Amino acid sequence: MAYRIGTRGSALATTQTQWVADAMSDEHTAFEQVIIKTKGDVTTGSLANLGGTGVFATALRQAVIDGEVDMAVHSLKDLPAKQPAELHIAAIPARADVRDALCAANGMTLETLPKGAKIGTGSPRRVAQLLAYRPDLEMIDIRGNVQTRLARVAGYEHHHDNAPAAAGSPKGDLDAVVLACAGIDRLGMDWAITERIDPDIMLPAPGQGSLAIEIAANKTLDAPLANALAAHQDTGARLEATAERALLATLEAGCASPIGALARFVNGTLHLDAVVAAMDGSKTIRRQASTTLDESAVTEATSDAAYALGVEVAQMMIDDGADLLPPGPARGTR
Ligand SMILES: NCc1[nH]cc(CCC(=O)O)c1CC(=O)O
Repeated sequence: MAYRIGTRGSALATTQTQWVADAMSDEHTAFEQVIIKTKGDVTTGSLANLGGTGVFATALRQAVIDGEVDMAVHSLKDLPAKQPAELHIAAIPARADVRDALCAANGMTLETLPKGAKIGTGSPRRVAQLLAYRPDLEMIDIRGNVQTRLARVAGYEHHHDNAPAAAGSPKGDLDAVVLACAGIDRLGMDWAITERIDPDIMLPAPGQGSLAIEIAANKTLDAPLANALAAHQDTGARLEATAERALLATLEAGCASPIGALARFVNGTLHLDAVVAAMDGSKTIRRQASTTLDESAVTEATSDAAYALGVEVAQMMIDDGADLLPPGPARGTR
């Protein structure tokens, strides 16, 4: 029996999906990846013009709904907070490093970057939190896959042994770029990271570092598939994702500013830390709360408690004026 796993075609997406396919395959059951071309992959314009959130996932999700593939692997943070009725997140495997990565020239860190250093990122969340910490930095809006972005860092070409940067995009013109640690680590390019940014300075995007295995909601799972999915469900990652996405869903309803959120499930306690920030870094609203769960499993009770924690922290932030902060650009790159 062979199951088909849909994936985007980027190096990161195929690396992630192959990891899932290899992990789920055994001597009786094979999982193979099928690359689905998405609008986000074929368009070079600014993501904001494509309708923002979810653009990377749309074609892939359609392939799942149409039964062209049995499931899809996504980066969880690329999925909109509101889950479509046709699709179900069947499993969230163990989470990678949740932090953002500073990838700077000459081994520089947030402490040692010179005044006015040029930092590339396309993420309003990263811009806002970096400016809150270092208002002197010059933020440059950049696009493209992980390799293309890393190629913007001065001196990068001396290390570069992976896929070449996209033709025509500038190279070596920035002091640093900020990316997710998870993606760089999965690509085996961790040498490019000069600082794993402490979440006290920068909270990641909701879901960052987690993969989501999505299936059609009406699909009847046969036993080998149900077993493989259950075996790759990580309790902590699932509860953390539930809290972070509940916060995102609650805030998105009324607040257009960049959002960071990080939940951690440790010894039966789920802790959620979140921020909403003005794009220029002039104001941040940051709140946290915890809840003790009765058991360390993904059950209706623990899922509901995780969701309630996300709503609670979001409500605290709205009470503090999160909805009054000036809006950032349309959210698309988190
Ligand atoms: N928006 C693109 C995207 N989606 C997931 C990741 C990284 C992997 C992850 O966070 O799981 C990235 C690149 C980045 O932000 O550096």
